[in-house]
Amino acid sequence: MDPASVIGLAGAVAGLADVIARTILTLSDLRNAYNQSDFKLSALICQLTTLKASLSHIAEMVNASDGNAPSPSIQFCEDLRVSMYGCEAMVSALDTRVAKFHQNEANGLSILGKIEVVLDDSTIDEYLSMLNNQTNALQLLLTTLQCQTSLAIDRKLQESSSRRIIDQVRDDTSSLISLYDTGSLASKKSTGAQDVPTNVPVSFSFDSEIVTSRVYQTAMRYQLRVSGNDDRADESDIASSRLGINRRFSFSVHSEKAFDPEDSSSVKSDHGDVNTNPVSKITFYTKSARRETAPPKQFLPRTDISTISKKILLLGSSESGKSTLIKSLTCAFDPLDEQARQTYIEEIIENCVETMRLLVIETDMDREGAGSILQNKYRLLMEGDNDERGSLRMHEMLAEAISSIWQNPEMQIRVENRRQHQEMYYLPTSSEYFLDSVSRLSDSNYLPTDNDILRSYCKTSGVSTLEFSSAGRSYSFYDVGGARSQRRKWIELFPKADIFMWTFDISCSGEVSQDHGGDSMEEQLELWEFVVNHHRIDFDATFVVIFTKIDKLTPAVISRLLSMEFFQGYEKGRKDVDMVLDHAANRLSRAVMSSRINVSFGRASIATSPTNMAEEAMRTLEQLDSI
Ligand SMILES: Nc1nc2c(ncn2[C@@H]2O[C@H](COP(=O)(O)OP(=O)(O)OP(=O)(O)O)[C@@H](O)[C@H]2O)c(=O)[nH]1
Ligand SMILES: [Mg+2]
Repeated sequence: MDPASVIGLAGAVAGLADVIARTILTLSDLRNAYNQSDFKLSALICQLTTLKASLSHIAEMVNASDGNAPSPSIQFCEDLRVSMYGCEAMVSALDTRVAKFHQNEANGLSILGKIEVVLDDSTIDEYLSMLNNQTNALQLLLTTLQCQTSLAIDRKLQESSSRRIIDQVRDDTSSLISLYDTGSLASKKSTGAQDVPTNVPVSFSFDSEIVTSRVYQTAMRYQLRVSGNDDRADESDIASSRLGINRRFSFSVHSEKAFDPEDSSSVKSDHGDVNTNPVSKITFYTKSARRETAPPKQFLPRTDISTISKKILLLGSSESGKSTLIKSLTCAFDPLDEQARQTYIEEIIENCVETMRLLVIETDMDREGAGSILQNKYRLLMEGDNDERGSLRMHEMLAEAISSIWQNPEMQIRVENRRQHQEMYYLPTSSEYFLDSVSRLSDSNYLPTDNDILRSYCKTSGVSTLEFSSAGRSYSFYDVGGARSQRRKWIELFPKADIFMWTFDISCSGEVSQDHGGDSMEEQLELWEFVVNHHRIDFDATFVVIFTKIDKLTPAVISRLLSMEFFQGYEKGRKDVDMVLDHAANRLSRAVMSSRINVSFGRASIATSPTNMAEEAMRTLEQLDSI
């Protein structure tokens, strides 16, 4: 293991063990003073003791590992990081709560009263469940440390049951931070006083509403196998990635920003630099992660925009095309220069390599093809250094390995099977596009094309903004993340938007949701119903739905779509794309209960041209009466 991680781990475990010991002591005192044996309090103490033992065990094993022990993989380190951060967050939160017992000593509450105030039954239940999940994660990591090789460690961690355990911890941490003990954790975890601005809506009253919604309750968690880990992200980015925001295909993260269009500082991009092309009269607030290399440009004074700007909030499920629309608008109004294109290289290469990795894991090609000439290539791909995979240029040997695996006839058969039958595993939308382009991507002079940029996927966290003027009107597009953890912010933003633009992926029926493991289309429909009928949208609202990924509406995909309940009553023989979209539009409109909500529809495909999505979105917008 990387020495820095070991030192950090040892320190973290020691600190945590102290806090846990203190918490156990206070709880034990309370239990004794309570004079009755309170079962839940005892259970809490017991769980904390187990967690403390697991932590010590992990620290011992890592510290004691001699030179012959397998070096834990990137995956192990990442999972350990997630787990440790989760432990720290949870223990800090619990400690803060328990400390209130002492604070309340003067207010005359009985012991029982204090327990009820500080740790009511349901809170104890939540902590018990989180402690249990944390202990499971640490036990899993301990088990993997018994493995003989780092490949075996990786395999164990990549099993879906392992992913479920780590993801659960990540989720708990994310919920804990945003829902429960935000104040205490923000101050404890903050990497600097400035990284949590006071106007950032870290915790919202609606969170529990979302979390308990049908979408989440019915959805099954999908087991992601690899987590993103961008050490180059700035401190606030690291804070967000620690919350579980930075996952597979989340190669860059944005710090959280309040959605407050009245406040110019809050709508600027994370680093605050903006570029403007005076010729096209378009003002862009560029994305944070790529901005280091882009020169700062001049921009229109904020007042020019704010007085007349229409605020458009982009909504839709993850990977439905929200950020792609932003990129398409960029292509249409302010084409990227060479320097800006270069900033996408790393993300694109990472998309390609991680896709191949995912495919090998999901198809079990490496396990079943033991002894084949591809074994070395699998090893190179799966065990390769993370720096190598994410580096600015794709290593020649890695490119060759990816090409060979991709072109292997058995792999092609399995991919074709998935295409035809939608085997239940997640693959990013542009997998095939990038895998078909490996030789081009690995060229030493590679410069991403518009298509490459539009095809790459980087999960959005936080809010990024694009402002521009077109045909005498000004627009501010707000791009928020559609992943489960990101949706918590939406409702808070509802009242601020003039128009809701919903990117609706029409091609995703039968696809596995990256977030939940359920059917992406089902999830998307439930999300639509939930949002358009949300009580916070109690004003005259305009929704513009853009059906995305029209190019993926192959006959097989249409058949799958027509077999859904959503298409009940629709004549199955009518496979014409226009008719299918009309029906879908009709059904989506009918799901809206309120007569105060107006819905318009458009459609787009990046396969038509990089600017098609922008043109279609703008055309649909300009047709609205309210514009
Ligand atoms: N084939 C095809 N792919 C598309 C089309 N539109 C978007 N995509 C792809 O779908 C993926 C969508 O990615 P994003 O636009 O980043 O998704 P998002 O909605 O912003 O997702 P989150 O940030 O997670 O909420 C990308 O890989 C795009 O290239 C389309 O019309 N056709
Ligand atoms: Mg996005």
